[in-house]
Amino acid sequence: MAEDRLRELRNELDEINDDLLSLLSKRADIVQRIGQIKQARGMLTFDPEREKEQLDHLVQQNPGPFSDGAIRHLFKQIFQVSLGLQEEQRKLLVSRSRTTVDTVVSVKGIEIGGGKPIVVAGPCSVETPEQMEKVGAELQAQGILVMRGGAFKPRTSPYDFQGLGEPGLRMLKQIGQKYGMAVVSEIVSPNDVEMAIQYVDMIQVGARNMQNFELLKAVGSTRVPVLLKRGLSATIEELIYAAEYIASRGNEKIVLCERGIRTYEKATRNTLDISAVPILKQETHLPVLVDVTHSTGRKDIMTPVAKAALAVGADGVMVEVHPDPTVALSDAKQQMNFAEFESFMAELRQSHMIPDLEAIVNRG
Ligand SMILES: O=C(O)C(=O)C[C@]1(C(=O)O)C=C[C@@H](O)C=C1
Repeated sequence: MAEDRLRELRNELDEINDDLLSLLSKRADIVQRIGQIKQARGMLTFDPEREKEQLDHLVQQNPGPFSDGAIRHLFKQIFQVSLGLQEEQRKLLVSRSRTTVDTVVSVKGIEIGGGKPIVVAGPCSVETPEQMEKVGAELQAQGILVMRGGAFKPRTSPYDFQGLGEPGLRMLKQIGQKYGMAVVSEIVSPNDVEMAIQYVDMIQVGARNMQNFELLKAVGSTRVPVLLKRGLSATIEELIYAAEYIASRGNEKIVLCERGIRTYEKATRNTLDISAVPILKQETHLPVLVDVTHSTGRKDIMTPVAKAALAVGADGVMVEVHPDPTVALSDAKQQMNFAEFESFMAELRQSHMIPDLEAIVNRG
């Protein structure tokens, strides 16, 4: 008899479970629709006031025997998984799920991400007109289309060379114009963005500033291409969210840059996370460069590492070049001299990993 009653009650529970499940699914459907409206309006998903309103109402209606605390706990769980649903469906602007088409970022007419890998090269720091003149001529001879050069240097020690600032950017621009190259330089303060865009064709947000959210918002408010480097200890997800900060301000001209991450390995300056390249290409629609100088810190392995980066789908590589690295004011050990740079370029060309020189020289 008792057995029958137990079975009956359990059957009743099973039916209630089915009803609850169906109601929860119905609720989840509505939650998703609310999520879409919130996303379209740029609203936050989490709404503590709305949750409190519902909890207060439910507690008021609570017929027992569950305690008010138990009801609050149960429904808080429901809100939490509902939030999870809304987050899941929220498609980031930079996310691959938004488009299958790869974004091509045009930097003064030079395309990054169009299937023709590029080499971005230049000195670690802009130092003197003579140094820049020599670099400009060398890069042009090697068919370089985008030149880098630091004017604001975030250095580990405050006593190290901090860069020339605005005069350095001016020098970079002059040399870029003279030798027909677009120029990119790092900016470290949101207050300098307006000034910098008079000189540079692409703003670099460096590794140490990847989560300087005010800087991300400031460059996001411009319409100038941004080269966003992965932070020293940043996950791929954090890099993607940093890019989203820029995109959310209306600037989708973003190029991501893997530059090595900090690990226990001492053989290289940083550990190049080569898998980040295909992952970023898969997770976002943005072009990806690899900074082979900073990731390795070693000239002897720069060529094979650059080949590896291009082989896994990077849209280009970045390298540092200096007329005389032994007297460079920053990163003296890792910058290539001209002879080293020439053999680096020759090897990449011979292995058909970058377009040959004629194709570049005749691009006009
Ligand atoms: O009402 C909303 O704004 C919702 O997004 C729904 C909901 C819920 O599940 O009730 C989900 C998350 C919010 O924190 C608040 C409430």
